[in-house]
Amino acid sequence: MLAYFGPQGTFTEQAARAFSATGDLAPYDTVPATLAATRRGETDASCVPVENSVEGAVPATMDALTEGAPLVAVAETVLAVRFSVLVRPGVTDPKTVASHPHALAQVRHWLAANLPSATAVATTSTAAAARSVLAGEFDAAVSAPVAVRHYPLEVLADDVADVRDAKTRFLLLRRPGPLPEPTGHDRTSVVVTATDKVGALSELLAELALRRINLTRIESRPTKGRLGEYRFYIDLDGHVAEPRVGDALAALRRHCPDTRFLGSYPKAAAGGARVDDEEFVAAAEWLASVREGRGA
Ligand SMILES: O=C(O)C(=O)Cc1ccccc1
Repeated sequence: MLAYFGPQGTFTEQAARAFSATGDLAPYDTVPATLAATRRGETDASCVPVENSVEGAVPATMDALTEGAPLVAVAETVLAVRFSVLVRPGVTDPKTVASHPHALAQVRHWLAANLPSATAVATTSTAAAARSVLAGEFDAAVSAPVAVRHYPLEVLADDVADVRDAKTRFLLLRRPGPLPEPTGHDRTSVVVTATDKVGALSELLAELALRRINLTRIESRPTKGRLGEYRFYIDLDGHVAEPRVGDALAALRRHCPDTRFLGSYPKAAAGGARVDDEEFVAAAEWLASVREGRGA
């Protein structure tokens, strides 16, 4: 059973279908509730959104990944997101438009130009907005086009995004267990807390640069402890099973004892320069032979 950030008709449900061979899916209303179901063993895995090409990180996911028992990503998928405005049959001049904050942010200009007198209201998800419209709480929802299959609403407008070709990346997370095999086109995700001292972040990043590891993303979130104390969410090219990446993660862990490993998994789209790992593998073998007394 795969938990997803629902209810039915969310973008995340579409992403979850890409991960599930059986279609055995269970919706949960929030990202923390989705992950909690997998943590307590009610579901085998969770599908949640992690970032969008226009709006950036999904803070609820970042926080939920570090608060609570560890989960690790075993796969990712990227979906193109298109938005429709849905209304109850007959409604032509909505006064309230509801959606997930990420969706509202991506249709802001369209709303200002086309529904200038409508007030935007945030809901937990795009499909929750559709459900509230059906219940008469709001007049319109900005939802995934598939939402009309689940909720008897009408399409007032299609393809309303301000930026064409927006993409959202989703992760499939499980309780810690055997890691996916390296494919040569993998991504590793890790969370570190930099101490409050000169050069702390640059020391961490230097560990990656020294090993010619490509950083694909870095985001910060407050630890919610002291003001000015942050967690850094780092994505990098490579798999922890590769000596180069393993070495770098061990170095990050030396700098930061509460480093959390968030997984090594195949990248949705093969991209970025492929780094030649040969020297690192050869060096690791050399070290092993020295340690085992086989000389060098
Ligand atoms: O609310 C949804 O449908 C989600 O899956 C979250 C989301 C919202 C906006 C863009 C991409 C994903």
